[in-house]
Amino acid sequence: MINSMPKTDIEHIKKIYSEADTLFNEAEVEAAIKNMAVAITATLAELNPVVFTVMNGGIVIGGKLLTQLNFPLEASYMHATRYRNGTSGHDLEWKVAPMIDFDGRPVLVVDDILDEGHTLAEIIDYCHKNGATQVYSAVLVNKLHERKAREDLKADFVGLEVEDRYIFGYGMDYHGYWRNAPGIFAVKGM
Ligand SMILES: O=P(O)(O)OC[C@H]1O[C@H](OP(=O)(O)OP(=O)(O)O)[C@H](O)[C@@H]1O
Ligand SMILES: Nc1nc2[nH]cnc2c(=O)[nH]1
Repeated sequence: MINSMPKTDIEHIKKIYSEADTLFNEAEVEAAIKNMAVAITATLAELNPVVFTVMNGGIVIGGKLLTQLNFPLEASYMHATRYRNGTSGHDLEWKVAPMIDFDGRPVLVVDDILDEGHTLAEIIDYCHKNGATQVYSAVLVNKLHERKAREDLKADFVGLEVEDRYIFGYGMDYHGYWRNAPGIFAVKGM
């Protein structure tokens, strides 16, 4: 069993959504993505980057950003997980390493959330070690707290800042569910 809930209680999953607090509605998130795309375009349009979406969480923001990046780039993905569909982080597990050679090219890493930042920090190191000339990062959400993996860890492009709660929607899951939720929601009591 890969998911952390042994037998999924769908009633519980529904209750989590119905009781959640809406932090940002769909229109607010879409506006934030548009702003990210404008800023990314201004920085990367002439650089012929490779854009890697980090699965699974990046699935929504990756797709929504890409069609707004109207310049030459190669798009692909990598798959790394630290939470494994649970709500607390562990060591980073690589499931799929990047499949496009980016040696000598700039890279943009796109993910849903920068929380403690262990995921992004390891991915950035990996890209540098494997020859990226520059590594840029874009996250839909930066979580505000004092527990970042590195003191200076910041994404280059950030859509929204969220309070220190467990959130889901727009790619972010609650026990594997609600990546499809059309907004950014905080789990009641978490
Ligand atoms: O900043 P951190 O504390 O390292 O957490 C951020 C990471 O956590 C989530 O991934 P997760 O490991 O849950 O896998 P997922 O992409 O399959 O949801 C999210 O997509 C980020 O990649
Ligand atoms: N879904 C989700 N994934 C995360 N990964 C790190 N923090 C979070 C969070 O708040 N929500």
